[in-house]
Amino acid sequence: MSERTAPRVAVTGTPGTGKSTATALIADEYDVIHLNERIRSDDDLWTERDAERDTLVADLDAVADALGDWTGVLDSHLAHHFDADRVVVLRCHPATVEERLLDRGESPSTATENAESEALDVILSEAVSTHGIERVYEIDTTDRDPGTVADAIRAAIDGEREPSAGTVDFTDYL
Ligand SMILES: Nc1ncnc2c1ncn2[C@@H]1O[C@H](COP(=O)(O)OP(=O)(O)OP(=O)(O)O)[C@@H](O)[C@H]1O
Repeated sequence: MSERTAPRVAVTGTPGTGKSTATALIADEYDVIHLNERIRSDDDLWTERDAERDTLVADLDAVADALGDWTGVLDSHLAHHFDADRVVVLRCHPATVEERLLDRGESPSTATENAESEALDVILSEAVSTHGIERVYEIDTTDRDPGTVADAIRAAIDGEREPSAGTVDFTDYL
C-alpha cells in the first residue's frame, strides 16, 4: 500500500459485469470516479469515435494526466490501466454478460464480443500483468445482486478480503 491515507482502488471488468451499478452503491462512503462519464464529457480525453462499436477511443495518457494524484475508487473497464494500490476485477459468466448487455440495448455483435472477451479473461490478465497478482481481487458477480457485489468491493477496499486472481473459469462458454 502506498503512503497515501486513502488507497486508490481500480474497479475494472468487462462491460456488463456491473461496475457502475455496484460502485454507485458505495459512493456515499468513498470518492467514486465514474471514468467513462468523465471521458465522454471531455473532448480532450478521447481521440476518435469507434463507429462500429459506437464507443470513444480514450487517450490513456491524457486521462492519466487528468486523473492526477487521484484517490478513492476508479470505475471503468479502463481503470486497471492507471496507477492503483488494489485492482478489483468484476467477473460475470459470459452468457449473463451477453444478456445484461442486450437488455441494456447494446447490439448483438457488441454483446457477443464482450462475452467472448470475458470468457478469455482478457481484463483479468491485463490487470495481473500490470499490477501483479498480489494486488488483484476477482469478484464473481454472476447470480449476485448489486448490493452483495458492493459488499465484496467494500471488503477488498477495507483489506478484509485476500487477493484472489485466477479463481474464476468461464471457458465453458467458448
Ligand atoms: N449484480 C447484477 N445483477 C443483475 N444485473 C446487473 C447487476 N449489475 C448490473 N446489472 C445490470 O447489467 C447492466 C450493466 O451494468 P453496468 O452498467 O453497471 O455495467 P458496467 O460493468 O459498469 O458496464 P460498462 O463498462 O459498459 O459501463 C445494467 O443494465 C445493470 O442494470
